[in-house]
Amino acid sequence: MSWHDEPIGIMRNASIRAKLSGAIVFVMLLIAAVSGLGVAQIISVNRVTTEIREVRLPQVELLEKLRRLALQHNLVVMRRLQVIDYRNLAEIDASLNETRLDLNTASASFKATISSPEEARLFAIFSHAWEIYLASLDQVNDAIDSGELEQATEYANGTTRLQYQAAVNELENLIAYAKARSEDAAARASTAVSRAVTQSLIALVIASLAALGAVFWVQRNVSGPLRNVAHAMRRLTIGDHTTPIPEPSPRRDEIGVLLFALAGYRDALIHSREFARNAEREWERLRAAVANMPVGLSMFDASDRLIICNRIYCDMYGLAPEDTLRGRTHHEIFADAFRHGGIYVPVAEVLAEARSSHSGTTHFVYETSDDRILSLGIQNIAGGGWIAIHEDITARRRVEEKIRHMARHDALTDLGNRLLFRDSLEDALSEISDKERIAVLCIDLDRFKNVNDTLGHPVGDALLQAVADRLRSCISQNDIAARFGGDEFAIIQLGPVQQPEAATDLARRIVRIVGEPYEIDGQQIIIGASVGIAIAPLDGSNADTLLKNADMALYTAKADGRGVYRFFRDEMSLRSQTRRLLELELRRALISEELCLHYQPMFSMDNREIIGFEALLRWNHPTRGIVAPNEFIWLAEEVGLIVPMGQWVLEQACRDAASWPGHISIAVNVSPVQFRERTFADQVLAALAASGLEAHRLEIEITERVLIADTSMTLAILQRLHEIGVRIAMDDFGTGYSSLGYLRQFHFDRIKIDRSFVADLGEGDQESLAIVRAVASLSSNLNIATTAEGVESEQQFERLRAEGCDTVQGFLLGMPVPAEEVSRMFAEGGSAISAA
Ligand SMILES: Nc1nc2c(ncn2[C@@H]2O[C@@H]3COP(=O)(O)O[C@H]4[C@@H](O)[C@H](n5cnc6c(=O)[nH]c(N)nc65)O[C@@H]4COP(=O)(O)O[C@H]3[C@H]2O)c(=O)[nH]1
Repeated sequence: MSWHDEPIGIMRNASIRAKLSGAIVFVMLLIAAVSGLGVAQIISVNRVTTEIREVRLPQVELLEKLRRLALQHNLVVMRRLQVIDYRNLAEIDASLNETRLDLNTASASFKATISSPEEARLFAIFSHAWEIYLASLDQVNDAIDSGELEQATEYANGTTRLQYQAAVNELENLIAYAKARSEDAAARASTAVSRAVTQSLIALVIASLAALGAVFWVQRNVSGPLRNVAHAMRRLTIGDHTTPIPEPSPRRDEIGVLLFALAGYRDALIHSREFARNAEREWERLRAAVANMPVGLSMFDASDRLIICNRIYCDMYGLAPEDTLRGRTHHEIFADAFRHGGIYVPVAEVLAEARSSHSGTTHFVYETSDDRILSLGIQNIAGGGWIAIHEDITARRRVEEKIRHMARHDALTDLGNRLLFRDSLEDALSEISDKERIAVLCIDLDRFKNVNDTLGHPVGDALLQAVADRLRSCISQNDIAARFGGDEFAIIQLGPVQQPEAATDLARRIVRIVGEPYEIDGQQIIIGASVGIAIAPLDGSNADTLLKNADMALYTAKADGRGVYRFFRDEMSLRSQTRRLLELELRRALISEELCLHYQPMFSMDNREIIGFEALLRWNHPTRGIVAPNEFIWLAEEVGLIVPMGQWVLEQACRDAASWPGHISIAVNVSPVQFRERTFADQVLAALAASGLEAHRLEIEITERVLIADTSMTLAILQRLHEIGVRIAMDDFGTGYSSLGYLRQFHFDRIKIDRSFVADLGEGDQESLAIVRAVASLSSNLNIATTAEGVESEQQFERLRAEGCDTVQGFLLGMPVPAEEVSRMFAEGGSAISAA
């Protein structure tokens, strides 16, 4: 604000009270001024009229009197001149003296009223002229007294008259002056009156204007804004918060404060409306959330009266809509429901506990009379009230129980699993006395793998369940049976029993009962059981050692011909160590190139010419010499080494075959474990590409085990290989349960009749002959080549030829030989080498 704005600013900032007070004071001052002016005018007029009344008029009157007396005096003087009778003279003189005295008195009176020098001067002139006249009159009197009447008359008519006239003239001057002064006073009085009237009118007009201004100002600055405020207030209160409110910022007075407050009120109103709307929205959301909650929910206020609840809550306790009206207490709700046959809900108890608990939360699980498990959680709300979450956890509890059970039980057989077994064993071990003994029996099924592989998993599963039932029937109530997975079972035989006799009995029972035939899916299945036994505390004082030792005993039992039981002996751990050593050696063999391939030729039945070779893996052991694949392939499969090993075989065989004549094929054995690799087909492609071997010269030999593992993926891989041009042969045909079935699933290029049938041919076994004949005929019909394996004699050869086999393989025509030998043969004999 600049210096000249300051008063305006102060005015603007002044309160209405101050402004109104100012206006009233101003009007009062105006009225006082008008009144003062009037009084002053009245005083002025009064002064002038007083002057006229008390000074001017008396003066004029006195002067008139003086003139009259002077005239009278002159007349008396004149009459004295004419008096003849001396007797009348005294009377005239007396009159003359009286007139003279009156004159003196009037003069003195007039003199007393003189108020200006001019008056004094004129009066002095008159007095002087009158003195002169009186002096000349004395001459007249002297002449009269001396009887010189003529002289006296002359004097009187001459000088004295002149003197008299001069004095009277002066008096007239004085009278004229006095009158002029009177008129002047009268004029002044008149002026004062008219000025007073004018000023009064002006003051009146100003006062009226001021009053009007004040009224206008009040109207504009107070009443108007107040009316606007009242209007805005009315609009706001009926909900129209868009009503405009004058900007309060320029005003600092009460109206400004009021407008400011009103704007604040409107903002607060908008805010509170918004708040109310939000609250309503929140409430709707809360209702929706509560309604859609997967659990029962009820919310009560500080007086335990219901605010909100959902349908699950009502359904859970069978509450009718009228039971859950807003405002009902939980006591009313549940007491009514309970009376009408509902269940008892311990809300009061849980609530009391929640209120006394430090956290304000309580959770309670209870079982209802209708066999449900309900969970009731109560949470106090800050500021009063509480929320109750009601959940029917029956299903969850059952699932939890099931999960707990499943965590410690085998899903297929419902026997305990390894975890339960181990814990139970630890518990039992921790409790046995010095004299007590505990037997741990590890059981493995003989030939189960074969059943599973050939008859399929469903049959295998059914068989395992049947075995589990039989095991249950073998043990006593105290004993614990478990399945560790696959066909591995175990039993804890607890006291009080005599060991090792009780374990021996149990093992014998198991071998006998498990070995009895099974009837599953219309098929009779015969398996056996091998049992390994360890006795605590002699063979171990903890679960792990006991299990390990029982397992070693089992391994021995299986190695000893299956269907037997063996107790653990110390030397068994040595055998187990040997297995571990073999694994280590095999790993090393792969890295240090101890593996090599021998190739066994396959011959055409017609002309005994080599049509191809089968690659057979050999381990050139540093100390043991050449080791046959049957001694290590199973371990390589168990520990997964077969994958890199098989890949090496594939690559090496392709490499070697690529150097052979173009019509010579190469057959490579592939383990089911290799088919678990989705990339197997890519590995084959890579081997072909790396070696340059044409795809049709490669033949992949698989057994039924490959197809059993995962038929869909396996078939896809086989299909892809087929598409590439690779030939697929089914090895060991006839040894499994479903060899024929697989012929339907995939079109094999070759069937290799297992050498067990060929061997029996020589013995004249009619069954084997029939099988060979059937396979040969089937292959011929399906346009599949047949190779008979393990042909050792001419007799077998001839019989196979008679049955229509295409190709043969066996020691009769060619042993497996190293690659160099094959190369040498080709180098010597060209592409058509005859064996033998
Ligand atoms: N008694 C007798 N035996 C004969 C005769 N002719 C051939 N054999 C033998 O029969 C086996 C034929 O191979 P297979 O049936 O595929 O049986 C193979 C095959 O299943 C597996 N195998 C060999 N090499 C590999 C390989 O590289 N990978 C995989 N996964 N398995 C292989 O090991 C098995 C045994 O192989 P080998 O010990 O080399 O034994 C070979 C061979 O030496 C005969 O006239 N009389």
